[in-house]
Amino acid sequence: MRFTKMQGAGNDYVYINCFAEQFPADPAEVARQMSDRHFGVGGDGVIYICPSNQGADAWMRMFNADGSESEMCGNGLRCVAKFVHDHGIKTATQLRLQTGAGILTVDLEVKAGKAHRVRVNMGQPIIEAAKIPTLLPGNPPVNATLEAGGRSFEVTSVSMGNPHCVVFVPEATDELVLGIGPKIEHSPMFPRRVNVEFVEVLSRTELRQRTWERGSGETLACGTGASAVCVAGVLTGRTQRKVTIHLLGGDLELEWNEADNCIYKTGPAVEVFSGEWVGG
Ligand SMILES: N[C@H](CCC[C@H](N)C(=O)O)C(=O)O
Repeated sequence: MRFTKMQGAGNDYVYINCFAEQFPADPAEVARQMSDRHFGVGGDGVIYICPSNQGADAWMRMFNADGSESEMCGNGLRCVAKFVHDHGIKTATQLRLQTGAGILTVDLEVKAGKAHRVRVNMGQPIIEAAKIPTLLPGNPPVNATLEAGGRSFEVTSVSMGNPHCVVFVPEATDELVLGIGPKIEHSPMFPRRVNVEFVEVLSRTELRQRTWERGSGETLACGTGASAVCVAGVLTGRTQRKVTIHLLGGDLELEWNEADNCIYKTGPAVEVFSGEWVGG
């Protein structure tokens, strides 16, 4: 099976082109094996680029390193768009891609025939507690108190198709990200588990984010997470609607558009290498 390694702001996935390859019988097991950084290809998960069954240009199916399937992946979607364009599956510079958060529109900036920056309309954030889903108090769950690891945090929860818990902190330390991140991921307040963002506010237009991802652990960036942070910054009165977020692997530009209530996210998408998977 051919695969291509791609990354967006250092959030790296193994991509399988299922227009050419057969979708595996056990996609979760393939994801677990390929994602392993020592025994496999290495990545934050596996993304299958499939023909759409809803009339879109392609369908992104994303599996975390632990084999769990996620509804959405913001950095992955930029890379899927680049792959679909650069490999000639569809050559338009605007694509419609099917995800667990519906069909999303993606605009490609192309240089010398290759996409290098990609802008995604991430759709509208979901802030209704039952739909996120979360059992946190408050609807929307903004500045809610959450107990984790014997400590108390003030958090804001948002779904971008997948669930997020945003924690504003003075400093996003290892102790918080690696120690508290997994505790929040598995908190009973989040029945489908949750992705966790620890965020420092640098100004009303600039933030720094570290992410503990559901099913994959710490990653260098998270696009749906950055979108959730953009929303949480506005809902808690900390930031403007248009912000730059610095992640460990690069920057993402985010805007929560007032007119259509959608989140627009712009960032890089890079193809790194291709190979042939011969089994785990
Ligand atoms: N890194 C991805 C999100 C993966 C989320 C996944 N870990 C989940 O279980 O929802 C992004 O750029 O949006």
